[in-house]
Amino acid sequence: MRLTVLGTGYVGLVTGACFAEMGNHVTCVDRDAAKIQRLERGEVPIYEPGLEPLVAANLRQGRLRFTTRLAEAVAGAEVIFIAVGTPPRADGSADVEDVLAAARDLGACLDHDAVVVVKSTVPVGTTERVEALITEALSARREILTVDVAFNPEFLKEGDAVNDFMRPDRVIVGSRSARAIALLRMLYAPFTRNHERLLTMAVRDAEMTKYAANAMLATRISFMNELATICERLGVDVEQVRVGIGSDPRIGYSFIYPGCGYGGSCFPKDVRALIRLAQDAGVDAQLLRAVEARNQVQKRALFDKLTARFGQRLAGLRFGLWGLAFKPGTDDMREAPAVTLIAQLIEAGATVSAFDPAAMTAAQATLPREWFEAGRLQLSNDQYDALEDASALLLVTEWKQFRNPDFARMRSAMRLPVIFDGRNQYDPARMAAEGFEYHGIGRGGRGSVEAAALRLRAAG
Ligand SMILES: NC(=O)c1ccc[n+]([C@@H]2O[C@H](COP(=O)([O-])OP(=O)(O)OC[C@H]3O[C@@H](n4cnc5c(N)ncnc54)[C@H](O)[C@@H]3O)[C@@H](O)[C@H]2O)c1
Ligand SMILES: O=c1ccn([C@@H]2O[C@H](COP(=O)(O)OP(=O)(O)O[C@H]3O[C@H](CO)[C@@H](O)[C@H](O)[C@H]3O)[C@@H](O)[C@H]2O)c(=O)[nH]1
Repeated sequence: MRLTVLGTGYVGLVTGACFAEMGNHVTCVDRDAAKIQRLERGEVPIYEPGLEPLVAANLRQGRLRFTTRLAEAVAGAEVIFIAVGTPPRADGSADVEDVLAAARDLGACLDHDAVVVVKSTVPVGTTERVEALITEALSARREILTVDVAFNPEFLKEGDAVNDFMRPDRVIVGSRSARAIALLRMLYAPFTRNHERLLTMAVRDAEMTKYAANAMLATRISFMNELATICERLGVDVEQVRVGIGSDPRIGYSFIYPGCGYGGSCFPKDVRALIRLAQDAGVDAQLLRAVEARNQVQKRALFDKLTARFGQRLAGLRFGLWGLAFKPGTDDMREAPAVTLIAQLIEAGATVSAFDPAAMTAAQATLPREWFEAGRLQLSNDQYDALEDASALLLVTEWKQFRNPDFARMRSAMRLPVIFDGRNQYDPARMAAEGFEYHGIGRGGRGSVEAAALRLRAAG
């Protein structure tokens, strides 16, 4: 099939490369000329495991092309995906201007029948606006074409995007056009071969499904983070509770890891957009507001623990920080808990030495220049160098290489052997045995530490 994808961000590029891999001819179009130039050379501007080889191979084999010219990109395309950004506005609502502009541009240049598919995450009602704008633009040009519209949300996770796209749990298509549904069913068939995982529904239902999925996952995380705080006060280890409840198949183990808050370009933005959407419909989304508020508190949890430990005497102290990206497997720092923590530490007069396996360039480019110029934030090329003279290690993102580090090397580099573990990566008893003072999230009470020490001894 001939396809066009508008937008070459995480979603557009993964969509384009994965469809090309299945034998389709895909043209990706973006208004960012510098990005397109790099992509034409086979360079992927984002850190996403497995994406660069996929793009390079499909470019080489002539199934994937990049351009900045929309008219050229849509020529002959049967299905056109809109995968442009929908960033948050100051009031929390999703800014759909790029989606609407894409619809207008399509209406201005389409000269053949096509199916237009909105893949960006958009508030309920947006796809109807897209359809109206295309129809308006076509009729202004007196073009009589059949352009069917669908909404097809994307559920990929950054860091695992190619795998998520190639092996989707489900594909959702919202449309009232039988032709659009039939074409998308054909297009997605190679990805859903073993199980019929394509669900069709009304456009508005599909738009809400995307927000509902992210809001549900964010709710699970905020629930666990709140529980962690309660556990801490009651001398309970939330990690035992997590395993205990996760073993109930009705609950399951996914997305119940407590930590120092969720970040990224989706959960924070989409929860706020849903709150706003509800408000505009006259509903006070109390639960979602609490999910968001708990996350704000949680992003400050490590700093609160630091002040509880060091008092107000953080000025002049140096801290080693592991993990800048909002999660492992990406260099994306949007709404990353590490940024909130660094800002708080700098504000308190401390110095931070940070290391991340992938996000160093992104950190250099996106964090305030004055933090670097004033010597308050340094980026270390090595995870152990970041701990030189540190009064504590702050573990913010759980990259695999942090899971079982060389504790002796850490101890000898640090001024004080203290660990603040924002992702509960370490066993408190092992940390005690290694000579570290350990502060996790919700690892309350000596009881659980002693129990863990007993388990460790029993295990020899
Ligand atoms: N990032 C994710 O993991 C993820 C996952 C699922 C859904 N989503 C949703 O998908 C959408 C895209 O997200 P993203 O992270 O890929 O965005 P992004 O910001 O990384 O990329 C968007 C791209 O669209 C381009 N663009 C904007 N307007 C354009 C236009 N009119 N014509 C051509 N190009 C245009 C921009 O230059 C940019 O390169 C958002 O709605 C997001 O909420 C994102
Ligand atoms: O148990 C958990 C799981 C995740 N997180 C945090 O939650 C955030 C988001 O993580 P994740 O969902 O893995 O990454 P995203 O790439 O943001 O993916 C989410 O957002 C995308 C954009 O909408 C959706 O497509 C995906 O399905 C959805 O998982 C990160 O900060 C994680 O550290 C936790 O704190 N605890």
